[in-house]
Amino acid sequence: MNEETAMASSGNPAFADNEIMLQCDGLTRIYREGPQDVTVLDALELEVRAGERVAVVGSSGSGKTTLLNLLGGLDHPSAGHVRIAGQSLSEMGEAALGSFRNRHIGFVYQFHHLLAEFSALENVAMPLLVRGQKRQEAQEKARDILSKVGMAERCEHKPGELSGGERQRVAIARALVTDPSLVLMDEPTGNLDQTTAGNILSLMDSLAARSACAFIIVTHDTGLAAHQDRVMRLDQGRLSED
Ligand SMILES: Nc1ncnc2c1ncn2[C@@H]1O[C@H](COP(=O)(O)OP(=O)(O)OP(=O)(O)O)[C@@H](O)[C@H]1O
Repeated sequence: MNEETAMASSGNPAFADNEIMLQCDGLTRIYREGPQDVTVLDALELEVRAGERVAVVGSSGSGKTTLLNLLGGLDHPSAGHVRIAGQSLSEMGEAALGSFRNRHIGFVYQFHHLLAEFSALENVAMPLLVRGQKRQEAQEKARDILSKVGMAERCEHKPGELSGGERQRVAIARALVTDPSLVLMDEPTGNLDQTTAGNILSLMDSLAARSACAFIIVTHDTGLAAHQDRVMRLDQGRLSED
């Protein structure tokens, strides 16, 4: 696909359940920076269907972050392909990739910081404004999703005025507000107490049920992993059913 087509396509196309939303073929990542090559992902294969939620577990250093970065188009594979909603990331230039990310992918990463000068509401509305939605519409949608993650009373607070768990909930709201095709999460319930984590799980349940969104969730939380449709273990550069 060329860049124009990628830019023109709208988010979360009408994917029927069971269609493949994410596909990795022979996905390989070799780090060549040090004195010797390190093969972190070795011809990894993965298929995730629309509406499916997959937990990825694995020991420290097994390559979970590397995998998430490749799936989100934040890093490029040494070999192989990532396809999301039928579109191959490796065929896109940087501009098309940026637009594709905004339309199709929601990120909940530890390093994906909220913007400090903006309120929770403005942070969540931002991805909608970037894609050209009107301010009032964007803010209404942001307010709605913030209330679903239990943050209705904190909309006007800036990130510095929120607890770690509250910031994490705002980050989750920001990832979900665009109705993405794929949500990538890195330890999404890491800072949250059990009740709040439970609310987030319910929110993910309802989103997955009413949309074709697929989730990849990297976690050490066995409860969170067990709640997903499948648990995959990353070991020796490959994924297998846990
Ligand atoms: N830029 C890099 N250059 C060289 N090696 C790297 C680079 N980034 C990661 N690695 C190596 O790749 C391997 C996988 O790292 P990665 O961060 O993906 O693991 P992880 O499973 O996310 O670990 P953790 O659970 O500890 O966060 C590690 O051995 C790491 O040292």
